[in-house]
Amino acid sequence: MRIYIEENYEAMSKKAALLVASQVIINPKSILGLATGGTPLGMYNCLVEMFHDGELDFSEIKTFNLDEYYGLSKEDDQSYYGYMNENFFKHINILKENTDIPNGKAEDVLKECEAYDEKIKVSGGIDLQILGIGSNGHIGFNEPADKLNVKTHLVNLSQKTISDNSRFFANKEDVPKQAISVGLETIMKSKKIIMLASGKSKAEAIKAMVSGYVDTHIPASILQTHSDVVLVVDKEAASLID
Ligand SMILES: O=P(O)(O)OC[C@H]1O[C@](O)(CO)[C@@H](O)[C@@H]1O
Repeated sequence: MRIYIEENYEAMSKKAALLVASQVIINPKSILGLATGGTPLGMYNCLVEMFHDGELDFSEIKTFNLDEYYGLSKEDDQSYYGYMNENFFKHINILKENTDIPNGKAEDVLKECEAYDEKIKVSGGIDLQILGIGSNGHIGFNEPADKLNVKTHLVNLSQKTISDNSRFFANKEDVPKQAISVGLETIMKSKKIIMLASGKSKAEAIKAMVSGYVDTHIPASILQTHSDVVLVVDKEAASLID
């Protein structure tokens, strides 16, 4: 695992954007795995700026998002579909039909999950996966547990995640309690992975993630067994790494 420790959130975002940009330039038909949450917002902003400067072309890029809140429709501002459109897709020349996010309103969730895995497989798999990390060590919405799901699945969000994500909602009660998340197979089969983390609240999770042990209660720790992971962190998130 390569680790870049950047001065602050802005530098972390820029570094991550440069890594994504080189992937897009080297292979303009790349399949990108995308993350949501607060952490990648700066990276998306940098990529949008680079697009406006004429440095990037997303017209042949395909994307698959990691997860979606269960019960939220595409039209809901709080959905990850809404997030991606608002913060990234509507600012670049990506084709709508080339972007995929699990359907949070799927009536048959099992079918939706199986179809999502199949679509990723048929596309050839993820070339570059962007990941954030939960303060409890989750990746996607693969929450700490005794057993971790391999496939895309419906997940009950942990109290920690609900509480962490309540900052994005008017009331804690509004935070969805479930989500559809890709499983560890999709993440681990990605050819390259970039993980971003910023701030003190992520320091414990980052320390556990690079500990030398794989622990299902720190799902991100499985990334230690992947051959091409780049960790881009700011100083605060890196503060507990030995
Ligand atoms: O970046 P944040 O908001 O701290 O969230 C951490 C992670 O949890 C998620 O919200 C769940 O997938 C991710 O989008 C993010 O990578």
